[in-house]
Amino acid sequence: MTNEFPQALTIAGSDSGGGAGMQADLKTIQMRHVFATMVVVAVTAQNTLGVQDALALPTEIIDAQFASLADDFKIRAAKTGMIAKGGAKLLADEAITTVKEELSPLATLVTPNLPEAEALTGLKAERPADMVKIGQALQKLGPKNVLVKGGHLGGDQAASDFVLMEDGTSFWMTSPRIDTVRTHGTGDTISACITAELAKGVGLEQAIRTAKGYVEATIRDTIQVGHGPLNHWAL
Ligand SMILES: Nc1ncnc2c1ncn2[C@@H]1O[C@H](COP(=O)(O)OP(=O)(O)O)[C@@H](O)[C@H]1O
Ligand SMILES: Cc1ncc(COP(=O)(O)O)c(N)n1
Repeated sequence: MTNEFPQALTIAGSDSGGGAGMQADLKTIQMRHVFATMVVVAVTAQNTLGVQDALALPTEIIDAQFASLADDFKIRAAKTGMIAKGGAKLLADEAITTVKEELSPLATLVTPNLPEAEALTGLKAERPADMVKIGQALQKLGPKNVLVKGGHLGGDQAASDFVLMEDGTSFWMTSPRIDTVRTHGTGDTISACITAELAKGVGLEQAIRTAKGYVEATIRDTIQVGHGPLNHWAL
């Protein structure tokens, strides 16, 4: 139905600190004027310093959430993901195989950071050119489009991400590197923004470019809360 208000879904873990995971997704989707629905798969005890504890929810209650949503909503775009930056791995090792073999081939877009991309491809990223090879290797796993996020590539003045599209075309998105440790939730925020834009019917390339601009603003426009969440009000 074309006159339905745009609705999106995030399948995510809860972050008690409110800055990453499901909460970052909800804040971002709301800011893009899209109705957010969510399937909670895990609960984490977390703040902007790190993850202190995590509990995966039983499959039955996860299935029940999907069933409830299917009975009521017209979801146009959905996202998932729960591997944190900085070595705090929120996904069991066996689950990485499932992501690689079963989930990735279903995705319109995958948006790994470099540690995630390395875990999925076995390739190391030391310079920007490596991100091109990693993008190509990821696309062979089956997702249509790939966004390789370069935030973890140190020693440069820029934060550059590489995008490889379904038709084989590619482009870089580069923004000035903001000198801060306050980047908790950036991965969730960029992918939630892309999801929200897709739910509105925006084309994929434009959705990705809008999301890069939004995440940059959320890092730049700091708020004094804890040790540093993003500012999801930034525009
Ligand atoms: N210090 C920074 N300044 C500006 N942009 C950044 C910075 N760190 C990360 N980004 C951007 O934020 C997004 C997420 O980055 P990244 O750190 O690679 O992924 P993740 O948050 O999943 O670990 C990317 O678009 C990246 O370019
Ligand atoms: C529940 C949950 N999900 C995902 C992340 C990833 O965080 P980031 O976007 O900073 O990599 C997180 N820290 N917690």
